[in-house]
Amino acid sequence: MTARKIVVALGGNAILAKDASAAAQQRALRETARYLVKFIQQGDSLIISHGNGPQVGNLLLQQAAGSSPDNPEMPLDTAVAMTQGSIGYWLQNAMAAELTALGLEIDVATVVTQVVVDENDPAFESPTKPIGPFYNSEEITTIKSANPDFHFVEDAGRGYRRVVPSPRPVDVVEAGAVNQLVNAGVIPIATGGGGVPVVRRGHELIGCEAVIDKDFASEKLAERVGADQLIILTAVDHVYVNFNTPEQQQLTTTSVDELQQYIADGQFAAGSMLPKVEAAIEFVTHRPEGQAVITSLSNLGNFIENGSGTIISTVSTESNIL
Ligand SMILES: Nc1ncnc2c1ncn2[C@@H]1O[C@H](COP(=O)(O)OP(=O)(O)O)[C@@H](O)[C@H]1O
Ligand SMILES: NC(=O)OP(=O)(O)O
Repeated sequence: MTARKIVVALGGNAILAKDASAAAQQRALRETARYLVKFIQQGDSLIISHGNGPQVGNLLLQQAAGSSPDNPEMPLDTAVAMTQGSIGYWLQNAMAAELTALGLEIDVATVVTQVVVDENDPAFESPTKPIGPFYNSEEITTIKSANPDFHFVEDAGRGYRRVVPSPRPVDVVEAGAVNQLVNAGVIPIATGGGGVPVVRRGHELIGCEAVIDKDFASEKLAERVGADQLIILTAVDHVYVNFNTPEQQQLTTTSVDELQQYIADGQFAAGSMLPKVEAAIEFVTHRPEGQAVITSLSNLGNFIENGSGTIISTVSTESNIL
């Protein structure tokens, strides 16, 4: 059997639950790596992507707190690149440890990845991507008085978070390099934090103030490298209809048409499950022979063993709701 090429996008809880220390994030990623090596053990080729919302927001706060005229704050595109470096380092270190423990000699390499966006994307005018910590209403009043251009949203009853523009990815600049690495047997870590957002001006790529959604960026990468599967790992083992209600039902196998109907019915929350479902639809629309999967890290073993999880494909299947 030829190796399948799989892009796995890691959700927030695979890296950071509550404790934002480097040690805690490294521990979480070691646990994550324990699951991811299962793909390698079954002979698949893996490309790993990850989010950075909490980390890039925290980094901006550290930058602001420690800056001076001689040591200025870095702009958001550079901060995204910095989180690709730090999370990529933790993840490649964790993967290498797990692979070595299994006696597998496989290289893992983080690729600082630039993702092209359209400078006329309307997303630049209406920030939606939450970054950094949660605040209460008194805290945001204080922050806004010092930073009048900052935007905040209330996030599912958990408090307020700063939001920044999140334009759609148009292209992944280093997709060719990532493809060469994976084809050569290396495990690349790429499009971390949605990729460093850049716009094309003539021959130049110019960084911009945004954080791209990592599910959309991973989808674009999966398309560009011709992946067989896009696996989006989050906190839930399945996508649900009537989520969090007594009528909640899990989706096991589903089609683009069925998901589009559920989107029209408002079944998936904007900013959380909706982008994942939209990314899955986009992937199988561009790669009709491919498959998108949405499940949790802790369910990955079940997915690998018996296909447990929400599986989206263009191949006509009986709609399967449990
Ligand atoms: N219809 C739905 N089915 C499953 N989960 C949903 C649904 N609508 C909203 N969610 C929520 O979306 C969350 C995933 O989004 P989010 O937490 O933003 O992802 P990430 O893991 O990338 O950080 C789930 O943990 C769940 O709480
Ligand atoms: N860039 C991004 O989508 O990060 P999160 O998944 O952490 O929000």
